[in-house]
Amino acid sequence: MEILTTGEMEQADRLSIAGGVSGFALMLRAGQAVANAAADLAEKGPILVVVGCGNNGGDGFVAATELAARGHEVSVILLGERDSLKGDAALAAKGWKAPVLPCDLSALGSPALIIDALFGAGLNRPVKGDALATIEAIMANGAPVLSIDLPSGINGTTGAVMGAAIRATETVTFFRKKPAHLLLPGRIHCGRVRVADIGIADAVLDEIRPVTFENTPDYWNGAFPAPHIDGHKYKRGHAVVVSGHLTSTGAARLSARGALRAGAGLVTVLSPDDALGANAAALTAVMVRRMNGAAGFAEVLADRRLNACVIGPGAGIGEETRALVSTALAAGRALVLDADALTSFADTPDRLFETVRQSGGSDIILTPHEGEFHRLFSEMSNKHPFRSKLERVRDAARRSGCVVLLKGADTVVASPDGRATIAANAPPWLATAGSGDVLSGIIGGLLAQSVPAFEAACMGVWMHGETGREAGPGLIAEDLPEVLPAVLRRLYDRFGIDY
Ligand SMILES: NC(=O)C1=CN([C@@H]2O[C@H](COP(=O)(O)OP(=O)(O)OC[C@H]3O[C@@H](n4cnc5c(N)ncnc54)[C@H](O)[C@@H]3O)[C@@H](O)[C@H]2O)[C@@H](O)CC1
Ligand SMILES: [K+]
Repeated sequence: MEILTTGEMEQADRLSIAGGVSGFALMLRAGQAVANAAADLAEKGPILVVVGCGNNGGDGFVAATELAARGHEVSVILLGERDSLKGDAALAAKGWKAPVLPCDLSALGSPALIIDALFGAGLNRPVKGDALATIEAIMANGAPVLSIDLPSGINGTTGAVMGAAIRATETVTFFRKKPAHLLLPGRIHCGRVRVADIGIADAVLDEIRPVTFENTPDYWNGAFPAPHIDGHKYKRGHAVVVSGHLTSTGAARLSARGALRAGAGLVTVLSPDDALGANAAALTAVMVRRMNGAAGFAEVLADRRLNACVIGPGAGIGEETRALVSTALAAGRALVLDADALTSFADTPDRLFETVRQSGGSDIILTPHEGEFHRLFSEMSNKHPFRSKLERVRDAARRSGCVVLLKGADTVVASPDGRATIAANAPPWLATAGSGDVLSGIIGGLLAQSVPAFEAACMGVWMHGETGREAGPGLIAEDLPEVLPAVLRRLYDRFGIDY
């Protein structure tokens, strides 16, 4: 599904209105959707609707009117002056025939549900004063909260908390999700997210041309590498994973196993001499081959069948790793650069980006966590608090000429062409030692099967998140490749792939 920034959502509203659906009709449907969600959350008991002066408040008035008509006990308090309501919001307020109570925070009572209609997409500055006190009072009340469009205080486009923000039980948004429903901390404040149809036609998207998507199978199913019934393993590619020296070989093996489980036809761990025995003793289906330094790597890559490389897990930081990266780039291979391969360029990120540019390669993926991202893209790191993760990663992709995947509970993948996805399926226990190594391997395995880099990165992130769910709490990285078949089985079923 597409994700719309608040600016794009405004455009969707405008295009709908231009197409003949009035703004008030949209507001009526929005308010009704909120009333439906409220009735699910509070079958009985008083409902308190806290409204602000914009159209978010207008949605709140419609919901209040609708809920009262259905027999619920509803009261409305307004933060601001009734006279300041304008346009559709003023019209919506007219429908509410009972009194509008002043915003007395000491008298919120014990409602069964609070509907938060203070601010939505129009929040444009940090909350202070009365607004801040109202958000704090709602939170202190302890009743479940249903937020309209966005939890008040959350910036819809960045997901940032603007001073203070509601923590909702559920959020009802309209037409499409906004970045804040998926990016942290916004996602945590939203609770469950419900997307309501308010009569905006999907056709408006042809004009808006969104470039941000939720990372789900529906987004990348067209690129999913289902094996052909008449295929054989050599048609499913050959991924190579570069091993570190004797004391750090496990990461490459984890990665290699991820690549094999993800469906690469063949996977080889390329091992320096000192680690050959350790790797050979620990590998079975994954092959092992001697490879020493950049010259040795170039010899290995003379075989064009070895079509995808993973460099970084346990590789070691320094010139040796930098030379291996340059070799893979010069050889024009689809490439995942992770962990030490990224940190090796911490002092000279431009050297990496320049080598990428010279290689002309388009299937190159960088998979940093926030620390590694900072080392390569210091001007785009999260030390700059006003930039969203989405925009930071998008800028990094443009800057590097690579697909950039910034890990986290809200992993963002961005392509140099501007497309980006946000994932929301990773469980917290996925953040464990070696988990990232498996991710790089899964992506390498998909690249080996000729999945384009952006889709491979998105697919890998989603599969990794699902394997985390499948394995459950207590998982260790070794579990991830082992439960991938169950995740793939479900994907096959979902896509109707049958043999
Ligand atoms: N036709 C449309 O545009 C539709 C809009 N809808 C609703 O309208 C909302 C957007 O409405 P608006 O653009 O009127 O914006 P909001 O209602 O989100 O808020 C705007 C108001 O809040 C004030 N404000 C912003 N930041 C503040 C702060 N930090 N402290 C105090 N006051 C602050 C603004 O000055 C303005 O008065 C959406 O979130 C959605 O709920 C829906 O009714 C669907 C249709
Ligand atoms: K709200």
